Amino acid sequence: MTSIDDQLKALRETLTTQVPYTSGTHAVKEEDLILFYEVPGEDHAHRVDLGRATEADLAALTVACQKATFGVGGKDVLDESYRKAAKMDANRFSLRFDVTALLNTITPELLHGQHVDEDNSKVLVLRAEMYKLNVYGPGSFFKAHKDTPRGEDMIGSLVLVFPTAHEGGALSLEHDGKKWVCDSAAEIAAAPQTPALAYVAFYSDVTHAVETVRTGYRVTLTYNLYLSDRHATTAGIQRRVLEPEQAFERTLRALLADPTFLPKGGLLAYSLAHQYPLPAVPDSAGEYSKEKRCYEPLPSRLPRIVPMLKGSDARILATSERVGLTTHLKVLYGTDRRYEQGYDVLTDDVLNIEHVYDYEGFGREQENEIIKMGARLNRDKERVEQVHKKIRESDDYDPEEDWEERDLTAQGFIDVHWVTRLTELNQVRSSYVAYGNEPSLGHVYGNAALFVDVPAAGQGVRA
Ligand SMILES: O=C(O)CCC(=O)C(=O)O
Ligand SMILES: [Fe+2]
Repeated sequence: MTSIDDQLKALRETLTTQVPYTSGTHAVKEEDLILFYEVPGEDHAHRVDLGRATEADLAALTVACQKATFGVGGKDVLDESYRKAAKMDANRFSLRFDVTALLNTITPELLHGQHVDEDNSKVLVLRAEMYKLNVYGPGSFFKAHKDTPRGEDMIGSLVLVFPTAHEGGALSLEHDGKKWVCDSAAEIAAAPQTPALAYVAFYSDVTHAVETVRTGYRVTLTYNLYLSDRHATTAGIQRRVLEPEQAFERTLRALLADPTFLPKGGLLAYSLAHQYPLPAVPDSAGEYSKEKRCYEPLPSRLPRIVPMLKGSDARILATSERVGLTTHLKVLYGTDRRYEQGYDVLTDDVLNIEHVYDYEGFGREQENEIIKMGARLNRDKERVEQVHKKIRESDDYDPEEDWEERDLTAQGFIDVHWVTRLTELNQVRSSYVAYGNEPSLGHVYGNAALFVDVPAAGQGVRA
């Protein structure tokens, strides 16, 4: 019997052991295993079903291949004492198998959770580029090597092993003085569903080798794995800008050209059309700074939502930026309308106002606190942006509610045109304790929305 201490130590050790690869089996459809390939000098494709291939089929495939080389000091070298195998370049064969589901499985393993941020939004993705088909007949092997990185962002390799009958040919991996062996033939034989492929994905710095195939043929497909960000666009893809988006851009440009539109500058505001995982209220108002005797705000978390914008929300952003305007995702807090001075405040994050004490009942105290917090959160700005809402263009415009008579811009307020009406889809709630006659719990609501800076007529892009 091992002691509890020993077992706790064992638990601890398993947590700190890093394994530089991930492997398993992948059930596939029968048609996923059908390989079409070129034979030099012929103008029609050959077909082999790798789920049922005979030795003769695989010998014929081998004949269509070339001898496999390997990279030494930037050159491809043929040396059958180091690598004895046949290969076919990816431009000479085709296969229905789709690697997407497998990539989704190996991504969290290889990226150790760095592929998503705290909001569970994707930030990094693995991209797989099909590289080569390899055929290892009897007596074939590939001695220990590391794969040559093809490009700066290449982080590893993925090897698929097809269910062709063979013995031997295990893939051994070595990293940091530790060794592992993946016997794909045995794994395929033990797979819970058939047909199935075996896969092994490993980092580029892992030394690996294919042991000698004793009988049969071991057929593999290799992929290079690249790290890319979710928004990386592929060279050569030209998205066609559809009519509604073109009309949006034309109208936006026409507005900017009109000197009577927001003459002193201001904001165009859009409610978000989709719901997003907005950050919850921060645990604290920030770090308390003894020197400054106030809370230093935590870094704003709203910018993390920006890459997640979709549909028309993403289009507003893209088009506004294409036109040369700056965009912001902000939380809008409306202060109490019962006050003459009622106005709205924009902040870069969800407010934490739990420490607000309100002795007068709901109203003034929160209003002041929102303005103070907003000012602290909007570090890039001297003052908090106080917004005078004009709802002229939204369909529920109510002239009674409009405070246009007062020239709030002159008081340092910013003019806003709401293009789409604010909804509660992206509303956040901050709670606070209100100490009146009886302590009670109050709430302040904010709404995330998109704001686009419009410079004054004749300035910036409007010059
Ligand atoms: O076919 C295999 O199992 C691995 C092949 C390999 O290591 C390579 O092509 O670099
Ligand atoms: Fe390799």
